[in-house]
Amino acid sequence: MDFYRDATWVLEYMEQQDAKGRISGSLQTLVLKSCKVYKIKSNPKHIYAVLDSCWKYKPYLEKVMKKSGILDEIPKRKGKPMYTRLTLLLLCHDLLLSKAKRIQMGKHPIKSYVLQFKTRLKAEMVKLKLKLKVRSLSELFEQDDLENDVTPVRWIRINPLRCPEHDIESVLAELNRKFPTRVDRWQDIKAGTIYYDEFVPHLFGIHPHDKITSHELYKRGKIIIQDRASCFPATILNPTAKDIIIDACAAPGNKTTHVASYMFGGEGIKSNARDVKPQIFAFEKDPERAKILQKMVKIAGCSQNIQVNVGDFTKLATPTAFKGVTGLIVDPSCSGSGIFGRKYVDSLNRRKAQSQQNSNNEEDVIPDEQEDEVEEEEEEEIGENGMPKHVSKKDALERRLAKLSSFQFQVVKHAMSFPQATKIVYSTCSIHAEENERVVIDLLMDKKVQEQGWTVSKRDSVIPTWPRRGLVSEFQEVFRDDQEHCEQIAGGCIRALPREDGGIGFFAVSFERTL
Ligand SMILES: C[S@@+](CC[C@H](N)C(=O)[O-])C[C@H]1O[C@@H](n2cnc3c(N)ncnc32)[C@H](O)[C@@H]1O
Repeated sequence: MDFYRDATWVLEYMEQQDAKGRISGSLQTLVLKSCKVYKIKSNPKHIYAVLDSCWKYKPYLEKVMKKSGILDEIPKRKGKPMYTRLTLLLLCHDLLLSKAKRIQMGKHPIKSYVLQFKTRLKAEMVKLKLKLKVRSLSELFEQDDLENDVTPVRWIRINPLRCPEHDIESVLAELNRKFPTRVDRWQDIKAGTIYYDEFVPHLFGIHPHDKITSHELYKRGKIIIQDRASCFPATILNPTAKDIIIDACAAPGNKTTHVASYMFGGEGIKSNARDVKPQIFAFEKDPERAKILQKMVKIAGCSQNIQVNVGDFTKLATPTAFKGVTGLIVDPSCSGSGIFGRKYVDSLNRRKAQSQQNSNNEEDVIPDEQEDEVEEEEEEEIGENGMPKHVSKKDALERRLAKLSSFQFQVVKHAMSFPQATKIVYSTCSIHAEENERVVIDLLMDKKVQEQGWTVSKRDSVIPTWPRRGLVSEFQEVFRDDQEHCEQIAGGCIRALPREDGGIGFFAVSFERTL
């Protein structure tokens, strides 16, 4: 019963967040967060596994439950129903939709109550499936995933740090054996074909249905799944083995290990020599995510080059403690609005969870691209009558973006305080100008930033052939009379639209200065 009680709390929290329009990102993140909020004792992974399915089928389960009458006859104690709607939903889910089709609990009055309705519930479920013309409810989602929600391309990059002598040719040859047909445009990718990306070196697109996570190349860290746009920051930073780099907000570490591949992936560079000192300092505030980062760094073969620091970058990373830093990657928490479809993110997480289950060796698993954890304070606004005030979804979004952009500004501004740094790449997977161009504007208008000499890089050093750039209109709002200047700043920014540009929605900008 403890498990169902815990899962009910989390489900309640999810309903509250949904009502505020906040379930736009990963369900996994939300579940883990609420497990922390409620100090839940049950295994969060187990809770996530059940709620992932329960949430998906909730509208259907609710119909079935309503028709079965299970909610109308709940026994009462002192005039109050003894069982909550959500606990009953969880039990019905397990009875009707779990693999074992049984309620995982010993003898308990709530279990007996649900079992009284077993025949009616099952009959209503059959009727619903007939009405929807499916044999299993999962068919509804497969179709939906295919049409709307799945990434159009699975992007994979070769990790030179795990290639013999850092020579990528052998890995490329293996990829070509698996995907014998090369296509010229990512839009033409079909199962079994491969696309060589023109913007990021050693990056390839394959069909999302082509299984790659079971392949040895993936298991050995020779290829890493990473969305194309998410590869832009390291490509723009383009560091060499002489640089000292900070990744300010690093977990799960896709960009960190990508930076390492630029710095230490060249043939002839010995990243495994004994006297190697870390030249990449990765910061991650969340200890759980820092563990994933640590694991990712290990799998990618760059533990010796990367020092993981657990804590707040703006406090821990002082220019005196980290001397000689030449460049920074700043990819802080954001709204995640460029990540299309919760189902896409969750399907990645599910795949990760599955491969973890299938593997006895934790080191085998490379975590996927992860959805951002959004920093939010849970504050309920109280109205004059002492009741929580209703806040519209639009207002709630505006407030959330205001909070996020102020945090993002602070993180980049702190990054700009490193005296030897000459290049900083700031990025988000948000489509909102508030978190993107407007953060750039605020930084450019900041007196200290101006004194430090930071400007937006010119387009020719920011993947110039990528066609979609920053929104000129945003810069025009501020620098009205200087059209050339607006276009120049927008040119130093990159935007990627979700799905339309072959992956997640993304924004990146490069700042630089000469010392
Ligand atoms: C967008 S994710 C980073 C993704 C990562 N760059 C990648 O490509 O794999 C943002 C991360 O920043 C972390 N974070 C947020 N605020 C931070 C801070 N002040 N200092 C360090 N890490 C922070 C979050 O916990 C989260 O893991």
